[in-house]
Amino acid sequence: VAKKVLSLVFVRDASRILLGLKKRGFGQGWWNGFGGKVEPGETIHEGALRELKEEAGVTGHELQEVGLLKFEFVGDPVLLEVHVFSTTKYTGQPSESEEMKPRWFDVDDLPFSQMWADDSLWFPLLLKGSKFSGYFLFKGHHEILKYTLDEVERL
Ligand SMILES: CN1CCN(c2cc(NC3CC3)nc(N)n2)CC1
Repeated sequence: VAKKVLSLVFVRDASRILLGLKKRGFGQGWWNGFGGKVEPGETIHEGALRELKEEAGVTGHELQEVGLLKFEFVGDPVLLEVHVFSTTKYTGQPSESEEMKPRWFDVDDLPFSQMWADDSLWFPLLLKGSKFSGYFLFKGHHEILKYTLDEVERL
């Protein structure tokens, strides 16, 4: 089973969270944090900062790693390992990129029907500041066959 290491960054500002509408590729048409593949020669943290800057035009500061999510798809040998980061400190104005159209959402009014199906399961842990670790087995892009999700002391 091959493993792809990916980053996913959320920027918080009081009761709001910055999401981006994916304009192409994997997850197109859905809202998500910012992130992507971690390139050879960069740490996961560096990759997270790079993707945030490329996709949303903001520079993150003091990113905390808050989650580790592993995903498999029935019939697909690739395991996705998504490292979730959160920060309240950033510079720059969110701006649209080729990949993402950023928008602030109130944390009480999230577009879960237009987000990956796993998000509604772990977002409550993200929003309350817990550290979490989960595994999700998907069938296609909409159906979760099984999952585990735990709050953890340390990642
Ligand atoms: C660049 N990456 C792609 C993967 N990704 C995912 C994946 C995901 N579920 C997995 C079934 C696909 N759920 C969220 N929220 N993000 C983060 C961004």
